[in-house]
Amino acid sequence: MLRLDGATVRFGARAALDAVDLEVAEHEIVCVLGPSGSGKSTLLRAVAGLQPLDGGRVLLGGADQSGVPVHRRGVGLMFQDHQLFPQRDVAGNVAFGLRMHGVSRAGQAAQVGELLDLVGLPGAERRSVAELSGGEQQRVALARALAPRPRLLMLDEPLGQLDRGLRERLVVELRQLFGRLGTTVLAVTHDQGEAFALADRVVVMRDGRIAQSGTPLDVWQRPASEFVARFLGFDNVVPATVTGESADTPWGKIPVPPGSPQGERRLMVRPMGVRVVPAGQGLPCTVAGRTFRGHHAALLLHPSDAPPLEAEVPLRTAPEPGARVGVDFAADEVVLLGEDAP
Ligand SMILES: Nc1ncnc2c1ncn2[C@@H]1O[C@H](COP(=O)(O)OP(=O)(O)OP(=O)(O)O)[C@@H](O)[C@H]1O
Repeated sequence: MLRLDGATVRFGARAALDAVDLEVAEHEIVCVLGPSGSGKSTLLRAVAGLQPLDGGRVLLGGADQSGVPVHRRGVGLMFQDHQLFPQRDVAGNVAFGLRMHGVSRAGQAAQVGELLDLVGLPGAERRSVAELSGGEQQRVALARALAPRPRLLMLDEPLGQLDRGLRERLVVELRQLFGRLGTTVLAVTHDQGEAFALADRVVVMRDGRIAQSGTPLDVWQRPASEFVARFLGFDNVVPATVTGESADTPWGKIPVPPGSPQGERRLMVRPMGVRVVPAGQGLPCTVAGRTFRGHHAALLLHPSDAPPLEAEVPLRTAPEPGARVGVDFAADEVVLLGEDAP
């Protein structure tokens, strides 16, 4: 459906998009994730035709899009700052793209009704958009983007402005809706929760390049590099020397999964793999902090002479701040990281 071949965009000496190769298959939902300034919006703008390329190509359905203007690309856009028309009612907003495509009035009304049902706002045609809540406005913007039945729907921080609870609900609804419609989606967000909940595949960007691409489960379980690991919030990362099924680290000798790459590496332990044991066993640590997180507690542990550790423990067994405990490590929560792309 979509292919980027060495797509490059430069602003002055800086490449905002640095020879990016990316493919999105029909019906696939791909979420591009990355810190501020990593090139996510530039990527979307380049695909939409809002940003000319300095090198490489964008292909839609196999056809090179160089010189093809935005409105001829058949892509739908929903940007965070994509304002609804405040002077038009809901139907007027949703029908906008249909009018542009010369759909008859009766046809417009029927399609608007269907789209509003789809996005969970049945019968809202005559409501004023100014009176809608943030979440309702977002749904109207989505219905408007879907109306011309774009072959590719692109979303830029689609749920960015909304509060957390609403975002979590909407993201589940969106995934179901796109699945039902068979919509191909390329979305960008800086919110990893949103990306992981929405996507069939996540693409993590850094400095205009792709740092990792994979299913949410793959990327979560096996971050490719220290950059991706830290971006996902995994901060238990140290240098290690791996020999066989154990590694020498500043936290002592810790077990690693069978088949791990050998030699000098960066090593990450997921907080679930940091197990609290009675003082006197394992690595001696002091509990420096404890945060309740729903079903578990997050502990910040200070070994005497090594980097701090984050542990995830059941609420009931979480030790008090100030307590002295021991720590050992579960091999299946240890990940050996690759090099960051240069
Ligand atoms: N029109 C422009 N002129 C000059 N530099 C630009 C322009 N647009 C983007 N940039 C630069 O290109 C880089 C990538 O920007 P981009 O907006 O694509 O990042 P992003 O990942 O979408 O960030 P955010 O999450 O903050 O929106 C940044 O360094 C930015 O400053």
